[in-house]
Amino acid sequence: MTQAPVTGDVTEPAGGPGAASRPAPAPVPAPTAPSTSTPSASASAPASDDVIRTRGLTKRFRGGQLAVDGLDLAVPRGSVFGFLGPNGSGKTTTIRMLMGLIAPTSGAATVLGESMPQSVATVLPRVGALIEGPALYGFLTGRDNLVRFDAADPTADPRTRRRRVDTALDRVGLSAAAGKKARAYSLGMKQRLGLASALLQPRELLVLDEPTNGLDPQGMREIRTLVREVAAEGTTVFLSSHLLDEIEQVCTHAAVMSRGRLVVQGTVAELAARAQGRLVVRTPDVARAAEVLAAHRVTALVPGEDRVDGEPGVLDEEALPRLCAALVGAGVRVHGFGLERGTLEDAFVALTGEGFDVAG
Ligand SMILES: Nc1ncnc2c1ncn2[C@@H]1O[C@H](COP(=O)(O)OP(=O)(O)OP(=O)(O)O)[C@@H](O)[C@H]1O
Repeated sequence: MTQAPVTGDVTEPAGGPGAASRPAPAPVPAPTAPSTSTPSASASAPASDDVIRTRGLTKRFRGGQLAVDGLDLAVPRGSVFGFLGPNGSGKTTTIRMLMGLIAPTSGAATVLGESMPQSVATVLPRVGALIEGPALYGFLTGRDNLVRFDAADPTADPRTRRRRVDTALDRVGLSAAAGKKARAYSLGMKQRLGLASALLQPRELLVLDEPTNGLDPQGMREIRTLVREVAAEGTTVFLSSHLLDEIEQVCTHAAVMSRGRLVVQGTVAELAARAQGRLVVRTPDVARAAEVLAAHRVTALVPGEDRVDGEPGVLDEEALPRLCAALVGAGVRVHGFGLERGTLEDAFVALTGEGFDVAG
């Protein structure tokens, strides 16, 4: 029988076979504090508490495809950082460079304060990673896959292995299915098992590439809860997603990619605030309200059954009360009046002029 992983990318990383498509077994003990070694010159910046930092990070594949183009990323320690972008926008390529799986064409990256890919051997033991699906052995049970991962980690005490494995299985909701062969697992179960392997040890950084891919809505909720828990324990989480609502629900910070370039990064609240909210008027007098709003330069009006909404343009402090008074003055029965907060999707569309067109 061929003992080959049933899923996952087994590309040889710079740090040795299998070093980053799974939570890297540690060749050296995991330090408890971030390294203070100097980042490479081009990635160097004033000492910062960024767990990931890139400067002009670029990847052009041999066929000429520019997958990542001059990326400057800063992931603050303690954040749950969402790396957001439609399919093909360069997220996985960036993560593969960060984890030392592929070398950049130009630019530089530091992870936990150390240059990648040069420091892959010292950095990866401090990182739990789940990239492009977990590399699992189909002929082993879920539990035995985890035992194997744990046994490959020289820092993991064999006497406490069973407890670590059971805790990890429990955290991802796989205790009941732990005795099944991994090849009988659904995609979602494989994804959970991969996450469990990334959670065997506490890590400073957890890197998850599309962690909810293949999960049903309940499974997605569970993984998001888990991500919040891990973050609350002090681990910085960097997760890629093409799901805007996922990022809004779990992330404190986000970066938005489009066609290999960084569109914007910041806290999720800041990003959503860049999206202008829509003015919403609830009224039975929809047609009249729309006329008044149009006369006051509210654009993109969308009339509904008992509401009309539109883009209010630049608002000064007095604009909203003035608009409301104008509606009332025109005999519109105003049952509700206010600005609805913009979403990340609005921000993305406003920033790129593109729809966030992704497969769900
Ligand atoms: N090994 C490769 N050789 C050539 N082109 C590649 C390679 N890997 C990725 N690309 C291309 O680089 C671009 C970015 O791909 P990447 O997988 O990084 O995007 P992504 O945002 O992760 O998308 P997805 O969510 O679909 O995985 C795409 O156009 C892709 O086709």
